[in-house]
Amino acid sequence: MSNLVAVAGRKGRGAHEASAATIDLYAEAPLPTERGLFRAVVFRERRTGVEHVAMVMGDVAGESVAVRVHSECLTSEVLGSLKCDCRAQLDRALDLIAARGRGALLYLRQEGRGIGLGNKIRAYALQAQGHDTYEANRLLGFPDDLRRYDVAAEMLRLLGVRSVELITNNPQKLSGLAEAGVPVRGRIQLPSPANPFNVEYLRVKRERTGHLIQTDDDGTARTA
Ligand SMILES: Nc1nc2c(ncn2[C@@H]2O[C@H](COP(=O)(O)OP(=O)(O)OP(=O)(O)O)[C@@H](O)[C@H]2O)c(=O)[nH]1
Ligand SMILES: [Zn+2]
Repeated sequence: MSNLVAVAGRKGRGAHEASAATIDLYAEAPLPTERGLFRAVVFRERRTGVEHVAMVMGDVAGESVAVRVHSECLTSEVLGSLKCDCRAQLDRALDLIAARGRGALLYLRQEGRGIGLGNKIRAYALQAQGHDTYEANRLLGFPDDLRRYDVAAEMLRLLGVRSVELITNNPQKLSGLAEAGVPVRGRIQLPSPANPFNVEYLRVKRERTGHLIQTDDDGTARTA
């Protein structure tokens, strides 16, 4: 039995010891990547069958682990869309974990902040008519953000992670994860590269939801 599965066997800590499991550790394997050797660990939601994957490097069963909780964005990460900053954030987070030699990226299948791919494209259609990213969600009958962080918290517990340094600019992720029972020891800033197609999206994130995106003097997101 591998270390990870052994760790999974001792899940359940503190306030969450009694909470019923909603995901299972389904499969894991070494995954050589352009950044070095990771382990891909797949978790499956019991109720829906949705699969999430953790990309793990080094020994993460411990404290102050660099963790990225990343939401799927097919349009940016696979298709090269310039309307958001997701692929750059995914790349930079994996770079950072590889540079440290220890950490985990949780790739959560909650496309479009939880509304799904088709609805995100419907939202993009409304954005093409002049609505911002959050107005478009509301016109479709969705809240700004449908994401929950309890699955991420459960994945971290199953991996043996006891506390995290969270790689994010999103204050709601910091509080969401803490509320789900994960001790957050710190935050690691991510660059949000601006381009002509996402500059408005980045501005709205900063102003509406308080994203901690670093800006240049003229107010645009830093391209570092
Ligand atoms: N509904 C909707 N979802 C979007 C839109 N643009 C990007 N997304 C989704 O938003 C998610 C990324 O969320 P963001 O709010 O950009 O960033 P974040 O991950 O919460 O914050 P960071 O941790 O700082 O990156 C992905 O699931 C994208 O598919 C949009 O215009 N509408
Ligand atoms: Zn995106």
